Amino acid sequence: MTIQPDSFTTIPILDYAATTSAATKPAFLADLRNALVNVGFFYLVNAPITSHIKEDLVAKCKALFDLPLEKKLEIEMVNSKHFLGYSRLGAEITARKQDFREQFDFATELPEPGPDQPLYRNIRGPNQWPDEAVIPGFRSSVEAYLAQLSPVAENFQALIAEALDLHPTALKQFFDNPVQQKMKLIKYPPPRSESESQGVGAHKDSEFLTFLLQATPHYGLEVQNKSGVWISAPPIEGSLVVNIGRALEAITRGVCTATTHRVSLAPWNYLDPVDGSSLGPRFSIPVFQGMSLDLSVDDINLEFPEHIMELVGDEKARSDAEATFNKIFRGRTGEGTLIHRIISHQDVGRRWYPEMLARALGENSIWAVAALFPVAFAADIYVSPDGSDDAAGTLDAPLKSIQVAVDQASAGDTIYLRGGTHTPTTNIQITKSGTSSAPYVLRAYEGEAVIIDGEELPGTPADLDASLANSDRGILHIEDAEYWEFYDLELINGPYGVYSRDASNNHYERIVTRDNYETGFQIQGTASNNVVLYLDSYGNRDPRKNGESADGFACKEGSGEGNSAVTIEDTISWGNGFNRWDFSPFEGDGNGYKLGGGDDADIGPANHRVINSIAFGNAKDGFTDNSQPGNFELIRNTAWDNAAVGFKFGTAVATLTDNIAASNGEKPTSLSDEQVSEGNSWDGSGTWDDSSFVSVDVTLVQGERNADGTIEASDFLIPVSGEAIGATTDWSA
Ligand SMILES: O=C(O)CCC(=O)C(=O)O
Ligand SMILES: [Fe+2]
Repeated sequence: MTIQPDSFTTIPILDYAATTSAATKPAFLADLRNALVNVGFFYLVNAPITSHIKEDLVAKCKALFDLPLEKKLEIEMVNSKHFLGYSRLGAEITARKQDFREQFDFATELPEPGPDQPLYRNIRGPNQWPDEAVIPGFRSSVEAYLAQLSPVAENFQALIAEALDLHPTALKQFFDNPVQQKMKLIKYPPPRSESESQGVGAHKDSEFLTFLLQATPHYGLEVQNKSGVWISAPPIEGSLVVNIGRALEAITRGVCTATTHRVSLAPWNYLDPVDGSSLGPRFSIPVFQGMSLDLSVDDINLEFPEHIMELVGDEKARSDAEATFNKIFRGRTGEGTLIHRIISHQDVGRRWYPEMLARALGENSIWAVAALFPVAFAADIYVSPDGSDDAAGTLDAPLKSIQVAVDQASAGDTIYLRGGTHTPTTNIQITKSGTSSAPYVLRAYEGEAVIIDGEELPGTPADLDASLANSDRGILHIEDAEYWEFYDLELINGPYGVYSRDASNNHYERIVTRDNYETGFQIQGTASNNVVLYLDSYGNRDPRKNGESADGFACKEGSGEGNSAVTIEDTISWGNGFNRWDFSPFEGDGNGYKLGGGDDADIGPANHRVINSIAFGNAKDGFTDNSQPGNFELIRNTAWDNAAVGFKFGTAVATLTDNIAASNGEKPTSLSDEQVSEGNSWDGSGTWDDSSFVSVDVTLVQGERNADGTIEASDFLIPVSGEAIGATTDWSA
């Protein structure tokens, strides 16, 4: 085989049988070297895995996914601090987006680590096996497959060393005994809409090597070459796809390439290329080879011969994988792996490692430095109500003005606001963009309570019937700015709290917008991929229109190229639209979630997703499209006790799944014929009212939130019937 140029266009095929004879092994090692250095991927054929063991595993895998949801939930990953068990559809996040796959993680059965062991040792531990009575022989099937794959994988420790002209045992030092093999069983259901096209987002694997069994004939696996072009890696009968993880890249100081890959769920990947019939769900079974969790930079001592080092090009591969994880090998590999798992499985992170999750999402300085792959240092800038704008902006010498910090910051920097009340006199203009791997972050410093009070800003309030200039809208006025992240901020008394115009790819988490003189949180204009999590928006009103048009959360227009899409998850909107201010006449309407509106000329399709959110006690509707076209998706939301309609969709095409509407003043829903409605309270025959819930005590959700932004779990609006529909305050459920 010829050595491939830097940008490979095909994925090499290596024959494992060639390793067993002295005559054929040198050619195998040459091909392996090429694959390791230039591609990062190869197909392995003739690995000694018995076909009935493989077929049995695939059959058991399909049977496991076919179990009823409640059986799968018995072994949900959130129960396991070892990140083992079931993850439902959409539970995993890669490259900051939800993956549309369902999966089970199993691993070499290992005991729970002792209390004196480092925290990261919890990555290993006992499995959650499915009930043997329900799916007999499952565990033995997994173990039989791993028993055959493990020696092949371990043999690659020697083969790789030899391919790089090292001593065959040179890599042995990097492994624990026993090696932890981690197996994922993955199901990618056919996508229901274009928004579900990310099977798994662009990423590099973390471990040593991955051995992937593509268990169905679907196309979809794609590998990114060094020029950034995506190359398809379709299944080849009888093969495993092997790829290099970041840990192997790290210990070989970049000689071996961890290559970015993804699974695309484009509709055509689900069709039989011969007759166009549907292939059903895609299944795949990767096995990841764990390395020692205790490795640190100091352990990387391999000396490569010069001719091997020369193979490594200087030019940087283009990669769409998140750069964040380049930073994970700074401490012990176990620490990096744990952070990676926590970010990928945030429900597990919230339950078992809440502090680490908060820090990891905040991208705090302790993980922000790359040891092996130098990246620019991200700066931290501090702002305090007691600071001074002549100060250096450090923790000890903070700035005073948030705007000065915003102006000084570069992409990738974090602006920390110290606790107390910040009182800007001009609104904070955010008009520059970060990147997906170097976002700007504006956040409260370590659990401190930060209020930004807009009372001194223009337009608080504007006169009756006066208009408010665009640039005066919002304590945070975000315009044409991308890749900003906002955490833990309370915005009060502003001319709007958050006002975003023509801004995409921004992330808002644990934001409170209350008592503003217009809508609390408004996203307007061209906007895609904004995410709003754990928002509390209440008490907002607009005196300049006698209270008519202030909403808790509003998302308007959606003009311009492409669709505007916002994901709203785990939020509550209540009590909007009531005259608490003695406006006379009072013209408040007040919806829970107004998902459209704005100037007719600018209204374009917007594909919003609203998940696990509650609208209650609002003066008008719970959830409404408000004239917005687009493909909406509403999953497990609850509209309870709103004065008008629970769910009102006429212009958008909404797919409503597993929502509840109960005790709303006019009617549960107002849906045009085009709406797709399945598994919702109104799709069944029963009636839903207060008695359908374990509790309707609103005080359960009006207290302080937990540190991670979640509301204290309670029985509020949980169906008495036990059905898994409607929103829950147990956000992990
Ligand atoms: O499903 C596949 O083919 C690939 C899965 C993958 O890349 C992963 O889980 O790391
Ligand atoms: Fe992968």
